[in-house]
Order: sequence, then C-alpha cells, then structure tokens
Amino acid sequence: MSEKTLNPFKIAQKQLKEACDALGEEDAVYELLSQPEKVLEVTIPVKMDDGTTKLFTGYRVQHNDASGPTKGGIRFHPGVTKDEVKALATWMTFKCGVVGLPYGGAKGGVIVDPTVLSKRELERLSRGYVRAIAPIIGERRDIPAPDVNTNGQTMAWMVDEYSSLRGVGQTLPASFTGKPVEFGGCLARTEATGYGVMLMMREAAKYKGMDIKDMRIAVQGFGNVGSYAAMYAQAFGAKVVAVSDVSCCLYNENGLDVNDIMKYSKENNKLITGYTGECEELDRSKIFGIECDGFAPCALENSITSETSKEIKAKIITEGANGPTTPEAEEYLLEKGVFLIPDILANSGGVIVSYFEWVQNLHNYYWRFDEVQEKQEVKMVDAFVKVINAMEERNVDMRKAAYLVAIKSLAMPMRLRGWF
Ligand SMILES: NC(=O)C1=CN([C@@H]2O[C@H](COP(=O)(O)OP(=O)(O)OC[C@H]3O[C@@H](n4cnc5c(N)ncnc54)[C@H](O)[C@@H]3O)[C@@H](O)[C@H]2O)C=CC1
Ligand SMILES: O=C(O)CCC(=O)C(=O)O
Repeated sequence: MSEKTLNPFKIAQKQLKEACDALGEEDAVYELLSQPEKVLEVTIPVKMDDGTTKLFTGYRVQHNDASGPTKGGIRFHPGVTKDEVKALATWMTFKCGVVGLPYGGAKGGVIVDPTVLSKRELERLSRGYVRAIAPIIGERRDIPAPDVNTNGQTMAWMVDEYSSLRGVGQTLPASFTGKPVEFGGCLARTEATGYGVMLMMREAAKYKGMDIKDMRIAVQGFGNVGSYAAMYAQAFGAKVVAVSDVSCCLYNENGLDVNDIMKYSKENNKLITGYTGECEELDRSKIFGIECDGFAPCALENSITSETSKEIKAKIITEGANGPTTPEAEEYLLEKGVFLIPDILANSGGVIVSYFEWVQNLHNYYWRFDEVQEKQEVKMVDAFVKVINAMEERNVDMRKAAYLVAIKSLAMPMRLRGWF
C-alpha cells in the first residue's frame, strides 16, 4: 500500500496505542477509545437539475461521548471513505480532550465531487444528508460543523432543514456551528482554524528561541484553513514565501501579498492558478521543497510522506490539516530535529471557536470579534504549555505528549461513569 493511500483510521489507532502504552493506562482505556461508538452509513437520493436522480453515500461517525456531546465537521469530497471519517472522528475526540472542551469527537462525510454540482444540487444534497443523519444528531447530542468543501452556507441549509424536521416551530441554531455571522454564527469562526495554526507557529518559534517575525513561512492548501493561516502569518510579521492549492504553488522569496491572493482566489472559483501578482507559478508539488523556516500543511491527509518529507527545509511544522504526516515521514522529520506541532493541537482553533458559537447560541448572547480571538488564544496557549510540559516530563515528542494530555482528560470521565 502506498503511503498516500494509508488507512488513516489505522494510523489513528496506532497513535492512540503508543500514547496509552507510554502512559501505562489500563487496557480498557485503549479498547474503549480504539473504536467509534456509532457509525452510520446513509444513501442520499438527490434530484439533479436535469431531472435524473443520483444516489450519494454519506457517513456520520460518533467516536466517544464520555466528556459531552460529540462534535466535528462534515466533509464533501470524492475521496471520502468510511475509515477516513472514523479516523477524523477519533482525532476530534483527542482534539477536544487536549484543549479541554466538554465535547467528544464525531465527523461526517459525503462521497461527492462538489465542483461538478450546481448550487441548487448542493443545497438538495446538504438537506438530504441532514434528513438521513437527523435521528442521531442534535444540539445536546452531536453538533456538526464545516470541513473540506463545506462552509457557512452549507451549515445554514442544514440548520434550516434540521429545524423543520424537529417540528418544534423554532430555529435551532445550536444544532450546527460554523454558520454565517448573519445567521447565528460566531465572529472570528471563519478565521479561527488558520489563526490558531499561526498562534501555534508563534509559540513554537518562541519555544525554539526564534521569533515568528524573522520567519519565512510556506503554506500548503489555500482553503479556509490555509488562506487564514497565511494571512495571520503575515499579520504576525512573518514573510509568507509560498502558498499552494490543488491547482498550483505561488512563490516569491521576498514574500507574497496574501490578502491580494485571497481576493483573487475568491473571484476565481477558490483557485489560485493564474494569479498575476508578483510571484512565480510552480507545480503544486514544489511547496515541499521551498526554502523556509516554518511549514503549515493545510490541505488533506498523508501529504507529507517519506518522499516529500525529504524535501522539507522548515524547522517547525504546524499541522493545519488533519493527519497530513504519515508515521514514516514523522519518524524521519523528528530524527532530523524538526519541531512538529500535531494536528489535534495545531488546528484546534476551529472547534474551540465552534464551542464558543454553541455557547452563544444557547444563551442568545453574542461576543465581539476581539473577545472571541482573545478567548481562543488563552485556550490554545494554555494547551500548548500543557503539551510542552508533558513532552519534557516524559521525554516524548509533541504528538505523543498531546495524546497523553488528551487521554488523561478522557480516562477520568469514562472511569467515573463506570465504563471500566
Ligand atoms: N475548516 C476548519 O475549521 C477545519 C479544517 N481542518 C482540516 O484542515 C484541512 C483543510 O480544510 P479546509 O481548509 O476547511 O478545507 P477547504 O476545502 O476550504 O480547503 C482545502 C484546500 O486544500 C487544497 N488542496 C486539495 N488537495 C490538494 C493537494 N493535493 N495539494 C495542495 N492543495 C490541495 C484545496 O485546493 C483547498 O485550497 C482538512 O484536513 C480539514 O479537515 C481542521 C480543523 C478545522
Ligand atoms: O468546528 C468544529 O466543530 C469541528 C471542526 C473540525 O471538523 C475539525 O477540527 O477537524
């Protein structure tokens, strides 16, 4: 099996096993966390614009609800598989655990190429998916959010559909997060994941005796996470020398104009190819070999393989994507002395601000943009310090340390509930 097609669920289980062994936890902790509690597979019939009906396969996986309702995004992508959604749900449990949110993990996915669907077809698919998973979700049970190829608009359709289905004669905004601000969304949620990725780059730089202002940074993926990661890297004073997406890599050793590229990509079907500002357009694979100090993979799983890791020049990697580094690549990078901030910590900003959105929806009281970012920063920097302490105390790498922190916080409620 090539590393690109490695089963992410097997990787998640391996990461968990290693951390449980390092902690000396009872076998029951590994057993309980190694399998999701619920896996729902659904078939969604969608009436297409040409009058035909197409069937789509979707999943919702709830991994563990010991600490609270489950939480996690919904992905629309042709490469979605049941095991990928199981892995993403598992990682969500540890992500919520490491930053201390009162949630367990979940994730959803639909096998679809959304780029070939019209807006109307996408709306019908989103509503159909919600009708199919409605029996197992809810604002106190499992709260979905956006992920790859879904956004605030998708969430708005889903809240609308879910609220009518529940038939209580009222809108239920807390049933989904990542909604548009005009429809119960939270200020700073759109920016949250990318902002958090660069908060972690900044803290990692400090820990390594560097200053983010002196860093050259490269970002893979220019969607929600990657574009805001690049924007905040620049806002923190770093030089963003390269960004890439599925279409190409843009490079300028003197620094790119990230805001201008964001504007261009919005007007160009969310792609950066053809941008005519000051830079070179390279093949997307060139992002790995860019001369830089910090690298943020913000696209999909398994992009840093044993092959691409050999090209990476960065001293710090912050994983904006979920599962971007294969175990083989990680081993090589750690041996080389690269400081790697794992996904469950680095990209936790999204679910942290989703939690803030949920709290605001339940209270119908809304916070300012700067209040949200301040609260996000406090949570992430606290978690960073906890993980660094665990790393130093136990002499393990950052990923294992993050799992140790998360597993400790998960084992207690499971024990108190009498699950083992
Ligand atoms: N949206 C969120 O709040 C969160 C997302 N994540 C993770 O971050 C990653 C990205 O998610 P989003 O930005 O939301 O998705 P998105 O759909 O907004 O963007 C994905 C980006 O990746 C690019 N891409 C796809 N294949 C690529 C390839 N082979 N090479 C280079 N670029 C490629 C796309 O062109 C696009 O720019 C995913 O792993 C997701 O699970 C993690 C935490 C929260
Ligand atoms: O915002 C959320 O609730 C979940 C975000 C997500 O799917 C993730 O962190 O991978």
